[in-house]
Amino acid sequence: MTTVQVKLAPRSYAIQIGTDLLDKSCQLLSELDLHGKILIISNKKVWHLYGRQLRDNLAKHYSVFTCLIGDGERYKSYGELQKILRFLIKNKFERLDTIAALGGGIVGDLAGFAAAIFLRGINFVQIPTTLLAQVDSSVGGKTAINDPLGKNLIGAFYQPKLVIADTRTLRTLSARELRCGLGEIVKYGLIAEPKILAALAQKPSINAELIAQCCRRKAKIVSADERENGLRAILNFGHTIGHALETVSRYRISHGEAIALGALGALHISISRGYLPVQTLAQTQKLYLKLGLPTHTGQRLNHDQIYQIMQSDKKVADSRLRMVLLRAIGKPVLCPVEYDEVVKALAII
Ligand SMILES: NC(=O)c1ccc[n+]([C@@H]2O[C@H](COP(=O)([O-])OP(=O)(O)OC[C@H]3O[C@@H](n4cnc5c(N)ncnc54)[C@H](O)[C@@H]3O)[C@@H](O)[C@H]2O)c1
Ligand SMILES: O=C(O)C(=O)C[C@@H](O)[C@H](O)[C@H](O)COP(=O)(O)O
Ligand SMILES: [Zn+2]
Repeated sequence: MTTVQVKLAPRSYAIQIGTDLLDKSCQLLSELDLHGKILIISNKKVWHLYGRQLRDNLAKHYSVFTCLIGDGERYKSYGELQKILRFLIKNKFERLDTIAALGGGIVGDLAGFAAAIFLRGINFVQIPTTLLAQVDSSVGGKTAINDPLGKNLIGAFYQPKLVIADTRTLRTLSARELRCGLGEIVKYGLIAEPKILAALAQKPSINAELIAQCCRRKAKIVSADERENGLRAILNFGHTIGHALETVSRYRISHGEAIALGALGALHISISRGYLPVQTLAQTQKLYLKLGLPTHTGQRLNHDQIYQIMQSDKKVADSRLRMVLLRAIGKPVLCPVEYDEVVKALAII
């Protein structure tokens, strides 16, 4: 088992990465001195695969409850949030009780936001079961639900007490879901870890060390800038366009795919400004083709509609749209961008 620490003083926590950790969950939680009730929040698919195993392990020491949410981005919603909060109230959960998110990033974001606001905050544990969740969404404390007007517009920064990333759960992931995780992993490569890009180009293999490498990078950034006052924005590379693509496609384009496409758009703007060599875009597109990531949305895009949606991005400041661009591979920078730059970037995806 590999341990990565997120250093946030009294709110510091560990990311435990390894195989067969679900059966060690009770032991790992006991080190946190959590007691009382635990609510496992998951969805039917994940519950069927891993829920009973986790519940039976936790039942050794805890009173375990379960609440299942719908499967898909449209369930990262006010309605599912209310369902969870009502469950907690009806079952008399208290401040020292715990929510455990068993699933991908959608379960983690929604459950984390419920933990952040119920009784003004109860204990929260992330148990990520997708590659994307293990390398990204379970770490850093960004919790959220979507509004019909845009992605992640409602939420809170709320850190988990522990992350348990059991790599065995990745074995049941579909090829598309594995590719979605690679979308965020390539992001880490472009903003900070060029060696990841070289490794994936040579031999695209997913293993605990690669997951740990991504978690170490995110932990370092979050420890330095938890509430995204500056540095942490680099983790949003590809997301200004990416989130708008998810919204305009009504989530037909998944998050990992949208981020990969958004990254191509950000590379195009970086190249057009003379920050990056022209060949960077073709090199990245070639890597995408090797990894099975999309290089195009596969649909006609309403550029003005996308630009309009981008105006609700959380990096907008003084009404100026801002994107993370690259001055070089591994050298991200947050910049205001202009309409014509965005439209030209959208034209290549
Ligand atoms: N909070 C953050 O920092 C952060 C970071 C990145 C992404 N996100 C959010 O995460 C979401 C995307 O997360 P995701 O890519 O994990 O998608 P997801 O949560 O929708 O999971 C993908 C699919 O895989 C299924 N699944 C989950 N685990 C499985 C397993 N072990 N075996 C088989 N199937 C499994 C799920 O039921 C779902 O159908 C988006 O909403 C995005 O905004 C948040
Ligand atoms: O943790 C961060 O910071 C990130 O930006 C990670 C992203 O991969 C993730 O999709 C995040 O939820 C997007 O942040 P948002 O502030 O644009 O909602
Ligand atoms: Zn993301």
